[in-house]
Amino acid sequence: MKNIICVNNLYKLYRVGDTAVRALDGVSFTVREGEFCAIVGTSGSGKSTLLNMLAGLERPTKGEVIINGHHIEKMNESELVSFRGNNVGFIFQSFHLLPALNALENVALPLSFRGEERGLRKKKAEKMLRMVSLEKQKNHMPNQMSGGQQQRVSIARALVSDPRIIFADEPTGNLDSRTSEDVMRLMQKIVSEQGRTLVMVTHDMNEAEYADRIIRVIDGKIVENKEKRRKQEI
Ligand SMILES: Nc1ncnc2c1ncn2[C@@H]1O[C@H](COP(=O)(O)OP(=O)(O)OP(=O)(O)O)[C@@H](O)[C@H]1O
Repeated sequence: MKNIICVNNLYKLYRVGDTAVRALDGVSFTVREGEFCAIVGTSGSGKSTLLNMLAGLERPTKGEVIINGHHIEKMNESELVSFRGNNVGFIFQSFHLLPALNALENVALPLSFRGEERGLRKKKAEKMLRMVSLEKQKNHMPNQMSGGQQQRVSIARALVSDPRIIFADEPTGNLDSRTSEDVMRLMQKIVSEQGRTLVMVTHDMNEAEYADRIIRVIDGKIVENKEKRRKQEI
């Protein structure tokens, strides 16, 4: 499999008063297409900063982020918006569902931004909700669903535009351990069955174990980059 993400010598310095914080201190790694990669580290280690650089949400101080052959760090804002819209899906710790929309409408939302026709939007969103086993809840509002169900809706939303890459930031941070396990297995299944690339940030080593590759970050540096031979079949 080819490398879909290449990070070369990445630095991010924040200036706070007179001091400089090295949030990323010379990070290099690659992720292969179809790989589930976990970035693991304690609070303040630089995980979110790294994910923000990968997604082009923040600019690096120095270094390169190349995704699918495109230099993210060189793109302007409108190029980034269109690149993300066409290639990337996001899953967040706090779900980020719109409270006034039901499950189906939330999942279909990214397709509206792309100007897809209403009937097609509904069909695709229904298919995604079936994939996460929530077809019966399609008319439920976010506050009528459990945390695990809301996170499954947000996973369906991340996948509806058929992105090659998914970025997940502490996706189980607001879930109990049983529900977290279900969500992790679902993410594992999406990667193995659909060949998508998933980069997940977590502070939880147990969750990182679901990944094919574990990158451990301390103080903005990679201290371990471990590839597992093959994930467990589900
Ligand atoms: N906007 C900012 N301005 C100044 N310093 C920042 C900024 N954002 C992050 N930092 C610093 O950079 C370092 C890395 O932060 P980052 O949020 O990437 O860590 P993290 O591993 O994601 O932590 P957490 O798990 O708590 O979210 C920390 O020392 C943090 O204080």
